[in-house]
Amino acid sequence: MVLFRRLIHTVTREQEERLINRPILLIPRGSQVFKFTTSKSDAIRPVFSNLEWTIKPGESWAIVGNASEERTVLIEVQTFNLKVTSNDNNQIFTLKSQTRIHPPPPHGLWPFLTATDLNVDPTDHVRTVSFAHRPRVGQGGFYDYSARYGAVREEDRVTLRQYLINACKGDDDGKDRILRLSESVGLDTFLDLPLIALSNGQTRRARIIQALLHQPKVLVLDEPLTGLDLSQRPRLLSLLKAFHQKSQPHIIMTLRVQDPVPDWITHLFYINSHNRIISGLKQHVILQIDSSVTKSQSQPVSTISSSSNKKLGDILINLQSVNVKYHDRHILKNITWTIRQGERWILSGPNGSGKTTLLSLITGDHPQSYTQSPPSSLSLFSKPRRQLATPMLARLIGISSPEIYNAFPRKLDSSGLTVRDTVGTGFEGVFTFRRLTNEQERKVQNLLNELGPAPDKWESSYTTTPFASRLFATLTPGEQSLVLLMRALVNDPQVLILDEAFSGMDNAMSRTVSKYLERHVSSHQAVVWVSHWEDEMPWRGTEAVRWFKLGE
Ligand SMILES: Nc1ncnc2c1ncn2[C@@H]1O[C@H](COP(=O)(O)OP(=O)(O)OP(=O)(O)O)[C@@H](O)[C@H]1O
Repeated sequence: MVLFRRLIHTVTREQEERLINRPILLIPRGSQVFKFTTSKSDAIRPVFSNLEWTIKPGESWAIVGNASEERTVLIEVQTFNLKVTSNDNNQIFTLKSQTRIHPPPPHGLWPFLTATDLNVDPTDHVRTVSFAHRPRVGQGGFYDYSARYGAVREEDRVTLRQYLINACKGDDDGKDRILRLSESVGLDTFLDLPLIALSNGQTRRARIIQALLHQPKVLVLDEPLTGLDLSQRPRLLSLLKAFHQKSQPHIIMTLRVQDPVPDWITHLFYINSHNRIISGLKQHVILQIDSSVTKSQSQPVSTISSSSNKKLGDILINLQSVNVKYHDRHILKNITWTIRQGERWILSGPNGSGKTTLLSLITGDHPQSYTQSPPSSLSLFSKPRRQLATPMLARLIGISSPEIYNAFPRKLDSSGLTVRDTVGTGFEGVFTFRRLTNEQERKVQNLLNELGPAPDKWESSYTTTPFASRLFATLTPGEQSLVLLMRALVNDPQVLILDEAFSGMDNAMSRTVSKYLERHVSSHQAVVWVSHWEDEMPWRGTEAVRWFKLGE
């Protein structure tokens, strides 16, 4: 901070005018981008060997592609290579950097930032909201994701309002701005709830408005639409459009190839599945790229039949008039649902409708799974919750969900879990290393052979370490999702819960997984699929699929 304060200079009108026309972002032609990794061989291989990218004032850019190594690095470049040029001696300051651009851009990565910007902590100029996984305390260790279902602990009591107030740093109009922004994304009625109680989609919206309240000059949003229900997506996009049109802040976002590209986006930076980059005016890029973007955008959600004449399988999960309440908030009301062997369910509903809460009853994580009393009843594998030991339940249910994704430990030191270890934790549904039997080792290897990288399936890049031996924490978000999905599958669970399980995966990966699930999930297993992108469901269009819809 002291360093930056020293650099406050008076800027002449002429200098200001020159600055107005400066690019927002500038990576000159021929730039190489390196990632700092723990592996020496990886550190010397550039992720981009010939990158060029300029964002001019008035342009709005989206980076389109799945959460590949390149896309992750691009986000890191923007966040961490924040360089500020002082107007007299051309000094450039690099803040902490996890990526390196070579040669360094002569005017810094963000040439439009002026010397007067230096009186603010430069990390406030460029903010990133990334949904790779929720930031948390500790050094990549486990945190208890089920805490939100029970009595909220004192340290988790921070309300949404307090969280947002902290971002306003005592501004006079802070309260008004909080109200306006929270209304615009449908969060005004949740302001006094503990932050931890918010649903996945509510949390995502909260993090975006919190970043806007900081009033950065650039806001980088990583997949802002993922996890949002259909009604929330246009609301968020029109809010972002309004900010972008005022250039306060400039917004750069990443989109998955299957996301609709907002009309106000003028330029695309497209990374295809072979890591080829096409960038420029939106309409030019769309013309050039293979049909994958437009095809997946126009795919209709298929009509799904819910009737089946097949013999009914045994009942695995039976909920009768089940309720979940937090004081006066009735989250689930008289829910009746029977899940049988062989069934393929889509569980759907808007953000906050109670999908995660319902699943936590099934997995036995929710304290209210023990307390349903007549006329309500909950039976899991023909037993009431209290008669089923938690480790036994963990062996019967395989689950991949945003909660598991966020909570799974990501240690980078010698205690970190490799891909092989991580898949192996699925036999007991735990988060720590377990020694496996030979039979279990074989099952892990089979899954790695079927779903792991290979040129004919999907490819893993920028490392020479075999996939199975790589640290889980070093994988891209899509690879991490894939490994956690293998973890859910490894014990052939009777109930398989796939909640946003394809998050971050690229097309090739999700195709591989879809095919595998269709072929290998047996008629003795039941599947519950949760996603705001229902057309990704592997069994869609088949007779086996049934819907369970929750309302607002
Ligand atoms: N401890 C709590 N106290 C009060 N309300 C809570 C608590 N925990 C959860 N809620 C509320 O319960 C509702 C359901 O949350 P849940 O996470 O089940 O929704 P969801 O359907 O999974 O949403 P999303 O699509 O966003 O993931 C939300 O409105 C949430 O704010």
